[in-house]
Amino acid sequence: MPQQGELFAPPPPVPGLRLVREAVSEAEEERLAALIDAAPLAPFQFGQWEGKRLTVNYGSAYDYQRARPTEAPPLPAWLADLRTRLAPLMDRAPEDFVQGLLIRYDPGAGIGWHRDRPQYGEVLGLSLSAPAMLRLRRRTEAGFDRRTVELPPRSLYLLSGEARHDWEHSITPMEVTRRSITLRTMAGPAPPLQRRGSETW
Ligand SMILES: O=C(O)CCC(=O)C(=O)O
Ligand SMILES: [Fe+2]
Repeated sequence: MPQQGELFAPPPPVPGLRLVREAVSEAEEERLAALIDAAPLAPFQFGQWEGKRLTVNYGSAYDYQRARPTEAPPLPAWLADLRTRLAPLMDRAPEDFVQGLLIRYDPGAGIGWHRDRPQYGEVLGLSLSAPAMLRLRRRTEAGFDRRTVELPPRSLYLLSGEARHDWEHSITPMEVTRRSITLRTMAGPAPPLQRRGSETW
């Protein structure tokens, strides 16, 4: 059974960040790991720079040369099916999550500080195979506000509101292989500024 909120017994470390533990069973985790490994993974490419993590995009991919999202193969049936089970755990509508990203982080791979591209909206992440440290930071006048959240294997996280828009995130380089499945909505029109971060958790 998914368990919600335990780690973040209120308030969450960053408004808009939610975590559901045991979002999938161990058997499902094994099945998803095999599906990720069987997907056409390729080293993440940023211009000339090649990242250590292996990725594949569905539904939409980001074209860094043109600085805009571009088409990608449709979500495979297993991923569309997973989306219908995961999105409701965060009270979200599955069909809004039109982008799928599979990642395998082999030892030494992580992801550096970034905010997801503004063309994308909310971010759902399923963390598999090994515990990971999700770090968050936000620039303040005095320096950086920082938080670190442990993502247990099989946990699902949501980046929305302030956590999505005002904070950067990164994953510490892994010592053992971790896999993740990220689902994203496309951004709607920019919300009025005063509504930012006013979501309820
Ligand atoms: O692996 C993860 O859970 C995070 C991936 C991520 O932040 C991204 O691809 O934008
Ligand atoms: Fe990200």
